[in-house]
Amino acid sequence: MVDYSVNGSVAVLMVNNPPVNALGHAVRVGLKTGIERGAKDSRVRSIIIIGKGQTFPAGADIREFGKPSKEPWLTAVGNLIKTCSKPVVAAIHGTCLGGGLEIALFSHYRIAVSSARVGFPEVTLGLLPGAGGSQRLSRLTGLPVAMEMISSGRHVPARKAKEYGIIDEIVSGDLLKTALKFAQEVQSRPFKDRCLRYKVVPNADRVEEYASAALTQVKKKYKGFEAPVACVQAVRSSAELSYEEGMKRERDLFLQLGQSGQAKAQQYAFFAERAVTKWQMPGGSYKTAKPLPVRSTAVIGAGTMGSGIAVCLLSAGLPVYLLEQNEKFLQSGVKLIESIMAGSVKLGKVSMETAKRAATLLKPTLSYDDIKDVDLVIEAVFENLDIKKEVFSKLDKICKPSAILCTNTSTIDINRISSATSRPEKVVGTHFFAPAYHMKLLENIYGTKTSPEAVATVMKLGKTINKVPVLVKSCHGFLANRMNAPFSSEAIFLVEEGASPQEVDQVNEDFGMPMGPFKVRDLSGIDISWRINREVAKVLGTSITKETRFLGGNRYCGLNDDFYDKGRYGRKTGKGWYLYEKVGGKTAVADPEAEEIINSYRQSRGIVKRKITPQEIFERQFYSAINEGFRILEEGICNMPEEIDISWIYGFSYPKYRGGPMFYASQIGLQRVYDRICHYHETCPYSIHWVPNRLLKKLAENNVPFTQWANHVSKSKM
Ligand SMILES: CC/C=C\CC(=O)SCCNC(=O)CCNC(=O)[C@H](O)C(C)(C)COP(=O)(O)OP(=O)(O)OC[C@H]1O[C@@H](n2cnc3c(N)ncnc32)[C@H](O)[C@@H]1OP(=O)(O)O
Repeated sequence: MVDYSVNGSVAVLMVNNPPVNALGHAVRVGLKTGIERGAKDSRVRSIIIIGKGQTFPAGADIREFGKPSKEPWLTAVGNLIKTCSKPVVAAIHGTCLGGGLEIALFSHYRIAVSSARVGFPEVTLGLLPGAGGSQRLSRLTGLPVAMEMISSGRHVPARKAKEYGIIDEIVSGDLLKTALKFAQEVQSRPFKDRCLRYKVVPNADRVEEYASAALTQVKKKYKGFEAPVACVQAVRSSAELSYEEGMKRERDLFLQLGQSGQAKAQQYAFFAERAVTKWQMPGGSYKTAKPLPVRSTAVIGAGTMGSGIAVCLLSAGLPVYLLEQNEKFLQSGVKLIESIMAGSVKLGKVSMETAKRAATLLKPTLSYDDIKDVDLVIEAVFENLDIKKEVFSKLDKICKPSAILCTNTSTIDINRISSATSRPEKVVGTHFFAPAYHMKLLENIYGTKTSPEAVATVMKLGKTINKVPVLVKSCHGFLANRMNAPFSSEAIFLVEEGASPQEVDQVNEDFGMPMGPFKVRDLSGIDISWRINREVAKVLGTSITKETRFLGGNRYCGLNDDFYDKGRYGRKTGKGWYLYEKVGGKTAVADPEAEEIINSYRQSRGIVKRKITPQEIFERQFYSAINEGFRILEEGICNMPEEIDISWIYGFSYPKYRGGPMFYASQIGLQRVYDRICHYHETCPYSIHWVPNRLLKKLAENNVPFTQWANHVSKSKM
């Protein structure tokens, strides 16, 4: 795991643990042995630590977390480096992260290639640097930078790291050769004072000021997360305590976080995010299917979604034809794209260069002829089957045979859309979440005839445009919206029965959702849900009236319709479930007029308002969604619970520190979840979503551990 060799007077410790040279037990043993050997080796006057393959160690081996830790610990290896009688040089390329950066900071010198990145991403795993990183980094960079770097987990590019004082030299050419030269040069220099432990923390007397600014920031930016606060506290201790006491403080905080549910959930989410890249479908998988090259694209429809999707493609450097049916709609889409880009530049999310390039890559057009040669088309027109079929029939006639034809439908079965073409194998769903340029989930959907090649292409596209792609099998509503349906229906039913929108939103926000369901409705537009309900009714061959209490055999609540009738569409009209400071305002306050609408709705239907507890609000929304999640698994719409959890984290901003609804269910205990679902099935009889799922029942009865749920998923689609 660590190869020892001697080149002239320099010992080279080459870490060899692909893919990311994680500092697992064997690597730690190898480093310890290597340093001890180098120290004793009479030929050797300096030592290099370097990574083989793509990177310097990118951190501790996360798979070892939660298992009994085996010596030597990282701190012990680091102390050996620090106290070595010969200078140690860390030669960095790739990603020098977490434990990797700890090793580098224990070393006496750090050189790096310009493409390298360094950072302490432990916070993203619910932890903090646990081998003294919080104590050493602040001695190098000062408190504000250390607090920001460690609490954000940001990867810092090598040049910036040099400015911060983390890297001594940026080098070019062959890293090992340059490192050998560097290591020879430092042999004649005194190096004991290079040990960071003896440095003083710059401006330590201003620690209170820095810590309070950092805490205010992290509490706002990472609301609900425990680790960022602990990161600031650990760095703070480097200025307030002696080195030894600071190390102990860091250790205590590390152990505290390590035992928290948040760390467990965040580490689960780390691996879940990687698991979903290993997609499978009938006839193919990530291993067997090759993506087609995507060098040019088109987006059909320049509305909010189409323009947002175009921004994603343009930001990744892809040329985009933006196609609309008339000049007015086209120009409004172009304006929207320009304003999104300008906003992103202002927020520092996109560089000025990227925005300028995007402007040259955008090709607005009214003609289908212009898109005949593009590699990939994304349709983003109105959510109506007839309109979509018309678009796909045109695309089928005009686009080159190899083109991949994608639809941004949020609910419609892909098979119904692809039936309008002569090439259903090229048709695939690419469902973006609003706002498309911001939300990271890309729900890719395959129909019965979609080819693995088409799927491979959109899975790769997702990565290219910096999204998290999750593959699901087509059905009405797919994964995310199918689970969201009971979640959001229950929110309205709860208000119908007696809760206020504020109470429901509060429960959701206390749990960690960034916005409650009524604030979300006001944001997305009450007129939109009104229209969607009418579309659903149309598909079911019925219509919605004031008397409608059931739709498709399911309970229906007309409260949304009453708000619509009063012209209260949400933020866009300055009032909806809440009142806003102005049309398009963002500050939601409770509105007596809204309360009046709700009260008269209840009265007109003879509903006697009852007090509803926060626990009931929580269970009715989340447990109904979880029940649907098991149905989705049972039907083989997705392959594993990780796909559901990642969809919620990146599609609905579900708090990552809770892992996702399925992981959360496993933590509560499936038997309890199942029992509560049975309870609501009895007490809320008119909603199909409360019929207790059989797979959930089976897993609960057999006490099947979370890691084995996937083995019980329907294999019918494989
Ligand atoms: C006392 C405690 C001391 C230290 C604490 C720590 O060091 S905590 C760990 C800190 N490090 C990290 O959090 C880095 C995590 N990894 C990454 O961010 C990315 O993997 C990385 C290094 C930027 C590379 O990204 P890339 O997109 O190239 O690869 P990918 O993420 O798909 O990873 C490839 C496979 O490697 C596995 N993996 C990555 N990092 C670790 C790790 N630290 N431990 C164990 N395994 C790791 C990852 O799961 C992938 O595996 P696969 O089976 O192929 O899905």
